Amino acid sequence: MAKSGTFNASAYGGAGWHGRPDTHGREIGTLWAACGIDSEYAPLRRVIMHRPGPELGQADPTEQNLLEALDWQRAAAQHDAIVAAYRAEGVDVCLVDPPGQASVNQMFCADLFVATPEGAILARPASVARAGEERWVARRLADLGVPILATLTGRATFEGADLMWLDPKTAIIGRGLRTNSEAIAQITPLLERMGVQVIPVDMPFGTMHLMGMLRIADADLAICWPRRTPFAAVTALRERGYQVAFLPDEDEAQANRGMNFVTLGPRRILMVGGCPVTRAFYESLGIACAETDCSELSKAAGAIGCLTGVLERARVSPAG
Ligand SMILES: NC(=O)NCCC[C@H](N)C(=O)O
Repeated sequence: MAKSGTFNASAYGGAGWHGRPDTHGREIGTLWAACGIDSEYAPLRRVIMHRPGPELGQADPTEQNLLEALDWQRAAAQHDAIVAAYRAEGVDVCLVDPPGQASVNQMFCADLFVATPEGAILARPASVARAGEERWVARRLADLGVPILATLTGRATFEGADLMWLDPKTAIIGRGLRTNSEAIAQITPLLERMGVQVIPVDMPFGTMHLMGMLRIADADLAICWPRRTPFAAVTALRERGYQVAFLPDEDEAQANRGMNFVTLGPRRILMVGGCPVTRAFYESLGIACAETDCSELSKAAGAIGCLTGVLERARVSPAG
């Protein structure tokens, strides 16, 4: 028989009611899937990628923001090799598979979200060509059980490759062609609520992402591009104890995207082939380099770093 009164029923706070005890941060890995990053160098655990297909073959390079036309089968084979390299390292690769034919640049998953210690912030890509790619990443994140902390609104544009973690309490975000002030205004309070300070830096006209001018290989080692990396970024790195190493050969890095690497763990990277000077430079800094050919994929104006949406790394700081 149903009780006549509700007072003291558990649904109204009576006996049997148990309030949720944990913070959101501590529910990551229990209620939510294990995910998130608080550094750019701790051991890589999980990534999101999209295997390119025939969508690349029919693309108009100018309309789709590519450097030149691609041979999609060659590009797909190079992508398979990157995925295999991650899997051989024990990294879990989760593939995004949009319904129907994918958008041409869907494969550049690093641009479509950014991982925080408490879940993902969805990108709002800046170009017409890429608008909406974030929907398929959102769907995959939801399937995986990764919390989506924000979808940017209004006129905000943001691409994940513009945000990086200098340490667990500091994120740096590049303002330029892809990420605007409105996006920074929306992201900043979100990160501040996690106790993270946001350092906005302005990027030069004619550049694409912060990723193209700053890569972090270890807790105390950053690779930067001479005269391209913002002054405020180099200062912030040095203030936090980083050695800032500037690329020795800009032509090689420009032609073959030698800086577009992914850090697998402290001083261990996966980089593109065809950059012997850059690789020797990295090795002189104590970085162990694995290589994979990205020559076809690079024609789309990105390489390994851009293709890899980093979803989880080992944590430097305990969950809050
Ligand atoms: N993070 C990256 O550097 N992404 C490369 C994106 C290339 C793509 N064709 C674009 O213009 O958005």
